[in-house]
Amino acid sequence: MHTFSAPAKLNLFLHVVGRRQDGYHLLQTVFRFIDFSDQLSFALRSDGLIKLHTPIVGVPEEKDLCVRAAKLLQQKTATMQGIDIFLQKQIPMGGGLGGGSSDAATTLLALNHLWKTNLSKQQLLELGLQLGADVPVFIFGENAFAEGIGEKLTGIKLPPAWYVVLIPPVQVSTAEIFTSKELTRNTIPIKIPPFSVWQGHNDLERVVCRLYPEVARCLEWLKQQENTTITAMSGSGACVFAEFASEAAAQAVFECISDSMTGFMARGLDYHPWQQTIK
Ligand SMILES: C[C@](O)(CO)[C@H](O)COP(=O)(O)OP(=O)(O)OC[C@H]1O[C@@H](n2ccc(N)nc2=O)[C@H](O)[C@@H]1O
Ligand SMILES: Nc1ncnc2c1ncn2[C@@H]1O[C@H](COP(=O)(O)OP(=O)(O)OP(=O)(O)O)[C@@H](O)[C@H]1O
Repeated sequence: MHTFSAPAKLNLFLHVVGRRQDGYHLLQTVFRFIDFSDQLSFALRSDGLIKLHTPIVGVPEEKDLCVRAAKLLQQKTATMQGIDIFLQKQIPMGGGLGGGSSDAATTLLALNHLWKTNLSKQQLLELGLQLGADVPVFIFGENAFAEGIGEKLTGIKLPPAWYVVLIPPVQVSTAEIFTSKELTRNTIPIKIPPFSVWQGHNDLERVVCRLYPEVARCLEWLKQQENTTITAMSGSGACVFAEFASEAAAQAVFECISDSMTGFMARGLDYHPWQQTIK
């Protein structure tokens, strides 16, 4: 059995700067990886079958992003090999932390290695984008400034940081938020780095907070805490986070979370844990 991690991401800011003809939105965002992950284990099979042994309640096997990623790679490379997949979920679903996208990316990277199918990083990036706008950054492997629909990636160096992430008890559908009439889509584009990640905002936040008061409540609570460098929603929510320059400052706030809130503390990473293996 071969085990690999699939880390979560935070969007330190997320500006909606336009909309494409096909309805997809043009964004500017900064992705940061954090040390909070799902775990994926794989065992090779020679009969060509792709089997997920740990289905997620409410997600049919053929819709699971790990299974879709494995099938896409199998099709693209015409390999006769199959795989047993065991997914241990930790990243909340519909949380804006990119859990499903990261699982898909780790599956593509891991199977390209285990099946020895030898696709290039560029080919994997293209396959990833077919599965979702958030998948490419996890293959790219570095914290990144992203444009387009999230696929035009520029590596970015970020200072050390710790995060308190709150998980409101709701799942947000990304499509629902992007199609909202109330969403503003005209933030003025910023120039590519250098810029300050602390001056950004998340354009989806207002729409989500209006539809889901639980998200608004968690965000309000974070905004009242001391020593934060950013407080924002990640992606299309529901998770909200506060950034701190020291572990001690994050810990102090984490210890104040009341019983009515769920959350976790995480360290910001510089690279995807797989960076060494991604060529
Ligand atoms: C909000 C973010 O998480 C920020 O990183 C991503 O933009 C969302 O990425 P994702 O979950 O991988 O999104 P996808 O699975 O590709 O798309 C889900 C839905 O969101 C909408 N969508 C997504 C990305 C984007 N740039 N514009 C969009 O309008 C699409 O209409 C689609 O119906
Ligand atoms: N392996 C998977 N893990 C999580 N969700 C999956 C997976 N496969 C399919 N899905 C579906 O994808 C939906 C979005 O899940 P995900 O956890 O990626 O949301 P998210 O963090 O809000 O995504 P993003 O930040 O990319 O918008 C889920 O509600 C579920 O129906």
